[in-house]
Formats: sequence, C-alpha cells, structure tokens
Amino acid sequence: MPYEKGNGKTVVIALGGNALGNTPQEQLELVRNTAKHIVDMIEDGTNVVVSHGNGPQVGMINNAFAYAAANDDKTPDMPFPEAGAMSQGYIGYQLSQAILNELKRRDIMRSTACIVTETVVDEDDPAFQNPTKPVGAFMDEETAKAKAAEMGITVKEDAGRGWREVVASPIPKRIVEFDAVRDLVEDGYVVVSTGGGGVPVFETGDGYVGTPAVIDKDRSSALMAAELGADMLVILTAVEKVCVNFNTPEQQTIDEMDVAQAEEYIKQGQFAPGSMLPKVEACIEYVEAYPEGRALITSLECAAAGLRGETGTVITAN
Ligand SMILES: Nc1ncnc2c1ncn2[C@@H]1O[C@H](COP(=O)(O)OP(=O)(O)O)[C@@H](O)[C@H]1O
Ligand SMILES: NC(=O)OP(=O)(O)O
Repeated sequence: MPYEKGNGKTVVIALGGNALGNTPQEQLELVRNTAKHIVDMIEDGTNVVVSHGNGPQVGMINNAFAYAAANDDKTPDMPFPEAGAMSQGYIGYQLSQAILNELKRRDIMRSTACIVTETVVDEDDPAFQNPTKPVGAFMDEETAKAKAAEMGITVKEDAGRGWREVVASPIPKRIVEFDAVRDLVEDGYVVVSTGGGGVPVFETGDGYVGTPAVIDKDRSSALMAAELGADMLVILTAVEKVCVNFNTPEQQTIDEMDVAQAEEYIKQGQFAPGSMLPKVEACIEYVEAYPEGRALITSLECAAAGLRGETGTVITAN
C-alpha cells in the first residue's frame, strides 16, 4: 500500500530534555509517550520534522569514553563530534522507532526516516572563546569544580538547577543535509533530523570537518523551520507557557507576544540564559526569517492542543 502524505501544515518540533529522560532505558520508556503526542499531530495530517536535544546524552557518551580510555588500554579516545553523532544515532533510533510503532498502532500509513545531520558553524564564532552550552549530568558545586580542575573542562551553574560542564555553542549557519530532509518531508516521511542541533562542522577547502561543540537544538530547529518555510516552529519543554516573573509570586503566563514585546522582556531579563532565553531567541530568529510563520513554546502534553491554538505561548513577527 502506498504511504500517505500529510495534507495539512508542516511543523518543525524541537523536543526538550523531559521528552527523553536521563538514561537510554528511561528514554525508551519516555519516547513511547513522546511518540503518542507527536502522532496526535500527524493524525490531523500535519507534516512533522522532529529535532531533539542531546546535552545530557552527548555528555554521558563523552564521559564514558573518557573514563574508559583513562582506565584501560583498549578503549580509544572518542572525538567529541563522533560522540555527538552517536547521541543523534541512538536517540533518533529510539524516537523514529517509537513514532513508527505508534503510527502502525493507529493504522496511519506514514513512515519515518532518521538522518544523522551536520550543521555548518563559523570558525570565527566567538562562542568558541566562551563556552555556554550545558552538557552531561547535573553536579553539586564542589564536584563540578573538582572535575573542572582535574579534567580541564569548564563548569557553570545552570539556571538554578545545579552545576554542569559547558562547551561552546556556536550559531548554526546551514544544515548540510537540508535538501534530503525537504525531499523526505515532501514525500510524506516523518523525519527525525538535526538532533542535538546537528553535529557542528566547519566548511573547509577539504570539505566538512567536525568540531567539538554542541549547537542549541532550538536554534537549529529555527533554521530548519525557516528554510523549509514551515508553518510553525514548535518548541516542547517542561512548561505549558512562557512566563514573566517566573518562579516568583508575581509570575504571569504569556499567551502571545510579537518580536518587539519578546525583545523588551529579554531586556528585562525575564528569560533565564541557558534555558528559556535561547528558546525565545530561536523563535525570534524563525519568525524574523519567515514572518508568515508562528512559533509556539509549550509542553509535550499540550502540543496537539497548542497546534490547535488552545494553549502555549505563540511568538509572531508582529
Ligand atoms: N521565563 C520563564 N518562563 C518559563 N520557564 C522558564 C522561564 N525561565 C526559565 N524557565 C525554565 O526553562 C525551562 C526550559 O529550559 P530547559 O529545561 O533548559 O529546556 P529543554 O526542555 O530544552 O531541556 C523550563 O522548564 C523552566 O523551568
Ligand atoms: N543540543 C541541545 O540543544 O541539547 P539540549 O536541549 O539537551 O540542551
């Protein structure tokens, strides 16, 4: 039987950490639930490109290889870009399998395709001088500072939630496999791509070369959504709506904001760096590049309702 094509909107979904959990085993359980919410959108005919985070996972892979290589002579040193590609591979495998199983359960004739994706970054990006992207597990301050001294890594406090290793997070310039993603979407595939923002690569005279960094997946998703001319960028995280005065007695949810209002809130410091700020910035980048589009920030559980315009925070160009 031929596969169906979506006949509705095209959306790029960026999945946050709560959709994936902390270990491969926990993730396998969680992605089944994540897949249900994604397939709720597909069932309405929506064409979906799914991207996902990889901060905890690439940190875990990197630490595991570093530990093993330091303690035996059989384990090779694992370059960071390869660790990033491994994280895309196993997360993408679990996600696309869970989505495919859910599609089959509902007798929806769509199929999935998972692409290990590279994203071009600029060698002169100032991010390489100032690491900001949290990777790996949370630590207490003492452990984090001891690891930093022992291993020469940079650690920072992450939005009031503990300490983590940080690596450079350069700006995504171009998604290398973009044409393949577009063609697959046009052919009706549910595409998992740009995981972990894509493996960061430099474009050199000799071709693409991986570099040790982690791109913010929300920014790469914004780039993908703008290039595709997607109707919506959907950023799914742990909160139903973005707030002002977050976590204070004066907290208020935001239903909708245009770029000017969002920039005003950014000036006021309403969105925490390393968590909500890059999400709002990614939404601004997308609607500025593609003003017909609408960006939505909401929770996984509210995703389908958010697409119907019933909840979440919507960001528009004006
Ligand atoms: N102004 C804000 N409004 C809502 N949530 C905020 C705000 N500032 C910070 N946050 C926090 O940011 C978190 C989302 O960032 P993070 O957990 O890093 O993303 P991800 O879901 O991609 O892993 C929310 O769950 C919330 O705890
Ligand atoms: N690459 C990336 O943005 O990962 P997290 O969402 O897990 O931080």
